[in-house]
Amino acid sequence: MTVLLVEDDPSISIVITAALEAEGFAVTRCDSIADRDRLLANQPFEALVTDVMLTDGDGIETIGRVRQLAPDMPVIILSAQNTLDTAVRASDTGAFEYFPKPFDIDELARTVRQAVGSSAARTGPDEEAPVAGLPLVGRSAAMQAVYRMITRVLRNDLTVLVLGESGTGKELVAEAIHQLGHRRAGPFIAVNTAAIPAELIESELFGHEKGAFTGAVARSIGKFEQANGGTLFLDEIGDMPMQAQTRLLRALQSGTIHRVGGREEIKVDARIIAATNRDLEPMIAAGTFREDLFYRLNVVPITLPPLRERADDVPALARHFLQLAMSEGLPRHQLAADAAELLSRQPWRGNVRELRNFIYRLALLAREELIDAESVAPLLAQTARNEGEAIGSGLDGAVTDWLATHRPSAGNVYDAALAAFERPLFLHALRETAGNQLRAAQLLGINRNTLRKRLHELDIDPADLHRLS
Ligand SMILES: Nc1ncnc2c1ncn2[C@@H]1O[C@H](COP(=O)(O)OP(=O)(O)OP(=O)(O)O)[C@@H](O)[C@H]1O
Repeated sequence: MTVLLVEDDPSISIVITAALEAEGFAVTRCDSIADRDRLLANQPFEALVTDVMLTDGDGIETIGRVRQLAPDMPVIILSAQNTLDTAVRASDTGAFEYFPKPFDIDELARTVRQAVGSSAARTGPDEEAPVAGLPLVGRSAAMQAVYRMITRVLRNDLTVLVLGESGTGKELVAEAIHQLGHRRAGPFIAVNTAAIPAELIESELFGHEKGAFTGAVARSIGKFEQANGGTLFLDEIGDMPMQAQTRLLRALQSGTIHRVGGREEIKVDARIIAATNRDLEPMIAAGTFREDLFYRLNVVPITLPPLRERADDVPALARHFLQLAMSEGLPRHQLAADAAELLSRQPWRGNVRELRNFIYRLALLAREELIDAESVAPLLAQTARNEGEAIGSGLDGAVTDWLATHRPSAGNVYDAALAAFERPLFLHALRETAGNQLRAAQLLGINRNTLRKRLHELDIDPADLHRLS
């Protein structure tokens, strides 16, 4: 079993050779594209393992010559340029596998063995060229895993579920899958389930016929039909009401929809990408999210890590947003190393979105072209103060206002305030669970009997759904 290894870093080359030889391969090494092509022209190899940036060229750009010389030989690409761009370029060459550096040497050896053993080794590049202008920034190990998952879903229509806290880039990932994937010529239709009133969701998604309900003065085409031939992005899927979930499940199972108030069965061909920042599993346990729908959507999960778990990405993201701000007309700035370091230590609870907004503010306010830690610190402090006030003005303010207007009698302040707090909380839980007390108690994380007792004391009737809505 023969492998050609093209790698110009001698220490990496030695380590890989040792690992492959231990797997029983005979390894021929070289360190340039010219030598690679010469060796391939003279002798057959069962696999090629190649670095990307070589002294005399780019291992991916020149892959066409490899294909001419050895059309069926599996190619494994190693790269220190760990961007989504490289991952996608590698996948576009029809590479058997792509390994961002640093990688697990045993995994590489296993993969070479699989590649050689696989009769399914891909035979040529995909006909379409990759698209330029890739949107995702960040080379942390966590983002590498995301890029690899993205490249795996570009040439198929598997349903993708993007998970992650708010502001981690879920919508951007959905857009990237569409823009880079084989449906890129079709439409990308995004629906934010949380932003649409519950009673309008079904009509928004599936459309309606004229007269289907009061106000339906004309036929309307829903997002599913609009996404035909392209991608439908269902954002905040965890906020979808039960009835719409049932209808969505039916559409996914059958590949057809009915408009609201319509009988006609309409075939739809849309790739589905869903996203949520909520933890769906407790919602399934509480009965507020359909388990069968979860399994339908969760075919390929892609989890975006919070920014605080990939602080390495903060400097590159910050510089990227400074560039964007400049392209939108804000003053030009550079980020000094100490400023980048200070930014990397922040918690960024609002993730990339919060960092982006912060950098735009910084671009607007910073006086010097070179932004150093000293000019970042006061703005960070100001932002932290604003956040504190915002939290305070929420519940604190509401409680203070309530006490001022209701003036509960002395000795009863605690019980009266607690009741005032519990009422909207319980109503919310009952609404979420369609009045089911057991599930409402699970959602709240309290004992069912405690909930029942308190509902009785507060004179809330869970069966009275009319009042709850
Ligand atoms: N890796 C990234 N590189 C560049 N920009 C990013 C990245 N991740 C997120 N962003 C930017 O951060 C902002 C928030 O991203 P996005 O809207 O995709 O987050 P989200 O997870 O969908 O948020 P939500 O759950 O609140 O809808 C956008 O302006 C997006 O362009």
